Amino acid sequence: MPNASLVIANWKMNGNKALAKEMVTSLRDNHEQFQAVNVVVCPPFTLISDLTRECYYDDIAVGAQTVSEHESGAYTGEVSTSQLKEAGVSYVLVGHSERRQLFAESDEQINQKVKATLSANLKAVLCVGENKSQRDAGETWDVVSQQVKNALQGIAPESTGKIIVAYEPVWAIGTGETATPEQAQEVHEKLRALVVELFGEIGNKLPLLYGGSVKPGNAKELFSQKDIDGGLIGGASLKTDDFLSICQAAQG
Ligand SMILES: O=C(CO)COP(=O)(O)O
Repeated sequence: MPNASLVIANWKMNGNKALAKEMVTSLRDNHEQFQAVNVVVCPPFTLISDLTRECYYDDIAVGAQTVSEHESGAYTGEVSTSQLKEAGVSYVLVGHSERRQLFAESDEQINQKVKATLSANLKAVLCVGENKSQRDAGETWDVVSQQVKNALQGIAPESTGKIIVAYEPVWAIGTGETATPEQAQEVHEKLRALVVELFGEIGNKLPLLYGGSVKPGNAKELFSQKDIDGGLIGGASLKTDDFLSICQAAQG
């Protein structure tokens, strides 16, 4: 049985006002089907206010896809944690593989972004994952564990309640090639042990999400794995019906 508690939509650079309205209306109308699941939508910055305006009750939260590590100043194009907070955001994706690859975000920068997010009292969704050649070379756990350790360096256990880790194998993102439930669970089990090692017993409560070609057809099996607490959804979160089905699959 699925026991997932958190489903996050990552719209990436997609969506418009019409989708924001359609998605919120649809989530709201069907909410009793996934009451036990926290749902977060991370639209592009420009749609944040459309979503927060609609999500005036607590059941759907709004997230950002990235944030600046700086608080204010001459950083053209960047957005700070306090600006996100003022806009009604409560979650921030940090270190998504597309940010790492396409925008050259370093481990150090990701660590700073996690710290900035937590100090602003926002929830940080740390994204980690190996690429295809790293998996083929048997380096999956080395890569993933190092990414987690680097990103969470210097974070106090008191902040654990505001951290979520999303395992997103790069080879499964947008490819239709999902990690099998066993492959995902294998990494999640190690992630669970790692966060307990880093933060103590409270690490057992830290939500661990899986992301990478999650669809209505595979969500239930993935969410039934012992250490998979929910999903980070890309492509399927742009289709209202698919995203609803995934939220329902999380509830079981
Ligand atoms: O990158 C992802 C979510 O952050 C996953 O994307 P897809 O669900 O499209 O594979």
